[in-house]
Order: sequence, then structure tokens, then C-alpha cells
Amino acid sequence: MTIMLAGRPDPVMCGCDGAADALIPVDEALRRGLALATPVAELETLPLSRAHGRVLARALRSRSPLPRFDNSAMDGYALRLADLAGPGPWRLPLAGRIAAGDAGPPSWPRGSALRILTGAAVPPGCDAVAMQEEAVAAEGAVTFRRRPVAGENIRRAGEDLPAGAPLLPGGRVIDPRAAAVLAAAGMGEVRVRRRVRVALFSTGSELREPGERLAPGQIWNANRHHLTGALALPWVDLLDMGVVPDDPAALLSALERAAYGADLVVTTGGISVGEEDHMPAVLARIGAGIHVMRLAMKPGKPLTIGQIGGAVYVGLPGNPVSAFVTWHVIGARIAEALAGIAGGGLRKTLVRAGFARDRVPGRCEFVPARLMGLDGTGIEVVESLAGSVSHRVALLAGADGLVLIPADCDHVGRGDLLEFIPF
Ligand SMILES: Nc1nc2c(c(=O)[nH]1)N[C@H]1C(S)=C(S)[C@@H](COP(=O)(O)OP(=O)(O)OC[C@H]3O[C@@H](n4cnc5c(N)ncnc54)[C@H](O)[C@@H]3O)O[C@H]1N2
Ligand code: MOO
Repeated sequence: MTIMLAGRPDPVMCGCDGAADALIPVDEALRRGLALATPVAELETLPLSRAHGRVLARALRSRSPLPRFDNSAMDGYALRLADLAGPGPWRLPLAGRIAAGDAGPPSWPRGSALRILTGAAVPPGCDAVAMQEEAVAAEGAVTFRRRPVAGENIRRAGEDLPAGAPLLPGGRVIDPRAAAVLAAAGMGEVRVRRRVRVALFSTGSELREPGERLAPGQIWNANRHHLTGALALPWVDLLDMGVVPDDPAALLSALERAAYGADLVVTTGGISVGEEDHMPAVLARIGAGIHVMRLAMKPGKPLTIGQIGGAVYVGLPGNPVSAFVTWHVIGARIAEALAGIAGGGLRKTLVRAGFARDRVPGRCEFVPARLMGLDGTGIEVVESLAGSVSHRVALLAGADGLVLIPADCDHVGRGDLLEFIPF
């Protein structure tokens, strides 16, 4: 990173840049938010078929080895290597056939081979399977041109996972990969955490629903639909309360209703410093404990995190990109922690700046950015999509992720290495 200490020709500023001393660093805000987010304690037992996307309550061990028994990796012929004496080719009579699902014979005559199909249990004494492309079967016998090596084409019991080995950790989301593992291990039912109850509303007297006719000064509600989309998760039970106007009484009653029985209350807008930003006063009225307010983050300075009774409160800024970034970087992490998801957190990679920019240091910046392909050293180059972006929601659709500019940086040079959070 090139830090330019003097002579900023054209710093990218927004009106809310300024003294950063009173601002909370993003990592600290996240730490405080996560400290409030105790995983929901209640558990449910669900059939695996209804547990997709849910969060495993505790670590599981395999009850039996995977695979359960030695079986053939190929369609071919099961044999005993001792029966291939002298130089080849070797001809053995066929003594039977085993397909996947067959129990297989308890024994088979020495000096013979068995037709075997992929997935079938290898018979006792069989020490190799020759694939059929390397054998010729005719008139009740099979001829092998090559001597298989010991164990060839045999998938051994327990080679994927021995009995008693860790299967999946607690806190794992049952995604399709985990579901396959659970099913293969015979887990017909799983113990999962109950869903996280999230109450959501947007604040703003200017907001109308998409499709509605707008009067002058009104806009369509983008944040509600971003967040209902982001929260359309199997581990979330969403109470979508729509829009609440910029009216203290209406906001207070909405907040009371939201906090009742919720694990997480999410609002957008009304948390800044204008006289129509009523949320700080309403939060004080309701007796919320406020743990984060004013972040060293751009966009997202007004993000507010607190506690209302038993619920965690996340107040996202109203500007749609600010709401998106703060949700993605912090809000969603808190929701994951409440759900008991282990090892959540943001995936980050290193990328090379395909842009140059002077800026005012103080707040770290999350800039929507597009991947432009690899440079000569095999590192992705990113193009930032704009300087000051908090209202430019249309940019999000073309972004591949957020590029992170550290708080103390006052110049990004083309080719600098930066952290990147892919979507
Ligand atoms: N004097 C100051 N003014 C502002 C500051 C500041 O520090 N001093 N901070 C600015 C920053 S940064 C942000 S971010 C916004 C945040 O304000 P609020 O969270 O109170 O949000 P609103 O004022 O309600 O709305 C801001 C903006 O976003 C539009 N909006 C709101 N909700 C939605 C929605 N659901 N869908 C689409 N657009 C929405 C709203 O119409 C405003 O244009 O404050 C700055 N001001
Ligand atoms: O900091 Mo505000 O969230 O940029 O728009």
C-alpha cells in the first residue's frame, strides 16, 4: 500500500468525512455486536429431508465406517491374485455375479472369478477387481491380459471415514454437501437450533412500495427488498413489518412490537442526526442499551447496534448502499452468530487495485468493485465502481464484491494489494 502523506490533489470526500477520533473501528463494532449475539438455545429434531439449510446443534460422529464395506469401484471381475499363476494372459471360469445391493456370496470357488458391478460388496478373499475393459468374457469364463495390483479397484471400508470419526462440527449449516454426508452416514434425523426470529422494518415517510404511484419527493423502498432477500434463509424466521413513517410514536410502537419475541430487530433509516431521524430518541425511550454508534466505516457511519430486552438491535443507515454494506459486513455476521453458525464470517481475498484514488483517511471504506481478470502474477485486478457510493444502489448489481480500503490510507495506487470481500 502506498500511503501518500502530503499533497492530496483530488481526495474523494463526502460531507460526513471529518474527525475520526470519536468513531468506532469496524473490527471493534463487530466484536461488540458479536458479544451480544448468544446463539439461540432451543433445539429441534428434524427429519434430514426437512433440515436443509438449518444449523446443526452439536458435533456428530459417524456411527459406522464410510464406506460401510469393501466394494468395487468399477464394473469388472473380482478375483484372487493367487489364481493368476505364471505368465498371462490368464483364464478363469466365472462362478457368479454380484451387483450393487446384493449381499454377495459367503464364499466362492478357488480358481474362479466373479462378475462384479460398481458399488457391489467385494466377496471374501477377493484382493483385486479387474475393470471389464481389461478383460474378455466369453463362454462362461474371463481372460485377463494384465495382472491387477493388490487392492486394485477396491474401495475399502472406512477409507472415507472410520467409525466414530468426526462427521460434521456443531454449528455447521446443513448445505447440500453436509446433507450428502449426513445421508451417507445414515442420519435420518438431526438435532438443529431453532430458527432465529428476525423482525424487520424500514423507516421513512418518503418510502412507497415498488409498483405504487409516487407523489413528488417520494421514493420506492429498496432496503426492505434487499433485506427480505438477504434474510430469506432456512435458519431465519422473518417478521417483515414493512414501513414505519418518521413519527416517534409510530416508531416506538413498531420497535416494541418488533422486539417482542424477536432475537434480532433490524431497521433501516432514521438513525442519523437530522430532526426527522427519530430512532436514537426512540431507542433511548424504549430503554435500549446502545453498544455501537458512529463507526469509522464508509459507507455506514451511522450504524447502530444495541439491545432491546432480549433482542439484539441492528439499525442500518437509510442510504441503500450503506444499508447493504453494513448488513453484509456486520449485520449478517450478528445474525449468523445468533443462529449458532460456526466459522461464519467474511471470506476475504487479496486483489490488486486497478484504480488510483486519493482519499481522506479516518474511516475504512468498503467500495463496490468489479473483477477485471488476472494480472501477470495471477492476482485478480479490481475496478472500483465509484468514489462516494452510499446512495448509488444501481452500482451494486454490477459489483462482484467489496474492496476494502484501510482507514489510515490516503492514497490507493494502481497495483496496490487490497482486501476484497467477494459476494
Ligand atoms: N449532518 C449530517 N447528515 C448526515 C450524516 C451526518 O453525519 N451528518 N450522515 C449521513 C450518512 S453517512 C448517512 S448513511 C445518512 C444516514 O441517515 P439515516 O440512517 O438517518 O437515513 P435516512 O435519513 O432515513 O435516509 C438516508 C437516505 O436514504 C434514503 N432511504 C432511506 N430508507 C430507504 C429505503 N428503505 N429505500 C431506499 N432509500 C432509502 C432516504 O430517502 C435518504 O435519501 O445520513 C447522512 N446525513
Ligand atoms: O456513511 Mo453514510 O453510511 O456513507 O452514507
